[in-house]
Amino acid sequence: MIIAIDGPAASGKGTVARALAAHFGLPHLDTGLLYRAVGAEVLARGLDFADVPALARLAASLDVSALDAEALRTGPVGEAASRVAEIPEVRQALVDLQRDFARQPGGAVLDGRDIGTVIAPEATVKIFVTASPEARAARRFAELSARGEAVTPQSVLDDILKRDQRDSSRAAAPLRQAPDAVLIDNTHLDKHESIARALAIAAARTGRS
Ligand SMILES: Nc1ncnc2c1ncn2[C@@H]1O[C@H](COP(=O)(O)OP(=O)(O)O)[C@@H](O)[C@H]1O
Ligand SMILES: Nc1ccn([C@@H]2O[C@H](COP(=O)(O)OP(=O)(O)O)[C@@H](O)[C@H]2O)c(=O)n1
Repeated sequence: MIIAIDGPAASGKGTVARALAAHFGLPHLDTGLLYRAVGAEVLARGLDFADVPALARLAASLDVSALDAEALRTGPVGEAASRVAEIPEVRQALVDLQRDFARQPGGAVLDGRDIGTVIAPEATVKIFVTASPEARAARRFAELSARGEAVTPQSVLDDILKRDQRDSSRAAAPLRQAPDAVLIDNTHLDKHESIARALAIAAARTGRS
């Protein structure tokens, strides 16, 4: 059973994906971390975002077992991730490992932008998680400021709007709700309500509760 969770920045995809994975006893892959890892390396090595062959090589040589989620969840790395994610050669280098993860025996939960549309269009359960930009920015502001990042509510909102715009308008695997995905708008839902909604959708699609 493949469960695909997509949605814009800081919508609560990871929260829903982790809860579904724990509930059904499935492995979970946060695919945003793959793009974040490539983006972080571009920043660390001072590479040019226009150097497509170098960025594609980085993506192809990514060591997925060594991803440091904590270090990758910063504002600048999110921005760099969305810039490398526009490059078709970078996306292509990351496709096989995501598909292999999705198709492992027993199934898996993946969250990202293109899971239900490109990586696993055959997924049994597809959920598109969203919330208003203001709600998402408030949650991300709380997260980043608690980690000591020098951000303001306005700077986080500006960054999220810019990243959403780039992710939705790119030619390669843009952020889009799959036609057969169920929408959860959690602007006015707390985490528990959002997870309960996702569990109900998964139960209806799979017959498993
Ligand atoms: N429904 C919700 N209501 C309030 N806060 C939420 C909700 N869902 C997630 N959060 C919080 O918002 C932040 C972003 O959630 P996360 O699941 O990491 O989003 P994403 O994976 O889409 O970036 C986290 O701090 C998380 O605890
Ligand atoms: N499947 C995916 C996952 C992430 N991404 C890119 O990676 C960036 C970071 O993704 P993320 O899921 O970690 O970002 P947040 O929603 O957690 O802020 C996004 O802005 C996208 O540009 C993508 O293109 N495709």
